[in-house]
Amino acid sequence: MLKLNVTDETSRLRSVVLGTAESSGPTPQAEEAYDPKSLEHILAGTYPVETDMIREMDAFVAVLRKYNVQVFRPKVITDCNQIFSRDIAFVIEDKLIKANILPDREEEFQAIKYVLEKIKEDQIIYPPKEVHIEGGDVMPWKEYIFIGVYTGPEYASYITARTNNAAVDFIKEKFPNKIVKSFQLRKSNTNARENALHLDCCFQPIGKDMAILHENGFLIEEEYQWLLDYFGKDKVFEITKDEMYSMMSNVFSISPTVVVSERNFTRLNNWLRDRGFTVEEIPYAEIAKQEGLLRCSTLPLVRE
Ligand SMILES: NC(=[NH2+])NCCC[C@H](N)C(=O)O
Repeated sequence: MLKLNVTDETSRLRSVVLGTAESSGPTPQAEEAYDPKSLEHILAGTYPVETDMIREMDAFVAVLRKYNVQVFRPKVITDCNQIFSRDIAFVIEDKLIKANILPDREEEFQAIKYVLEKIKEDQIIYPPKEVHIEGGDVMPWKEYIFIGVYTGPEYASYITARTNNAAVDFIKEKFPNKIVKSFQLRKSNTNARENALHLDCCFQPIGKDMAILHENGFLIEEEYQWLLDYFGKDKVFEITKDEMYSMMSNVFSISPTVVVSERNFTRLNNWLRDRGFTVEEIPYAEIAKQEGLLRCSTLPLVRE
């Protein structure tokens, strides 16, 4: 049995689900895209091909194995994009919460059923259907749970809005011992530079007390300011619009001192090394074309 435990974003990783690019299907039609960056690449004829994405994910597996992390992969569903495991479920403390994901992505959850068999039934939570929530919007961080949300009246018209207010209430109710803090995110169906698809597309804690942050991803200035004050300006790596677009906040922590990052993130990787981090650089720029990166591809089960 798996002893689920996740209370932050950076404690030493022991067990994780990593998505797969195997049989991710042909290039979607423009109307099938569910994020603006994929749409852009579909229209430009530069949508990533499966062999390149498999190669990138193989590099990720190799790093995880080097650190003796137990890695589960989803069962391959034919012609189904299963790269972003983060969004189909997530772990807080010793509970796994099934996400209520975009209907276009619903079948992805079936593929990790075999992992769920290793978890006690009473540790798996299935939120009611009015709760919309994806793991990319949820971050346990010590006494807090940070949640990215969109609550505007046009919620339904945004395919990029994935987590609603009902989700915030639901998580508060399930984790009464935690402080749940929500952040309104900027959404655009058509412009990836103006779209924080999930909270992890504009923010992520790293190390013991640092963070990567992009101001324009937040709709409400005070909410962004709260994060800046909480971590402190000297502990925050601020990224630009183009850096958000390249998914720079979406690196992945194996421990408080080891970060897996994209090899082209020179400015970030140097900043991290200057602060004593070991940076495991891998190629992930093809997968980045789908508006997701390293954190998005993982579903941590056990961090000690
Ligand atoms: N946790 C994340 N940021 N996941 C990114 C998912 C990207 C994927 N194209 C989608 O729109 O669903």
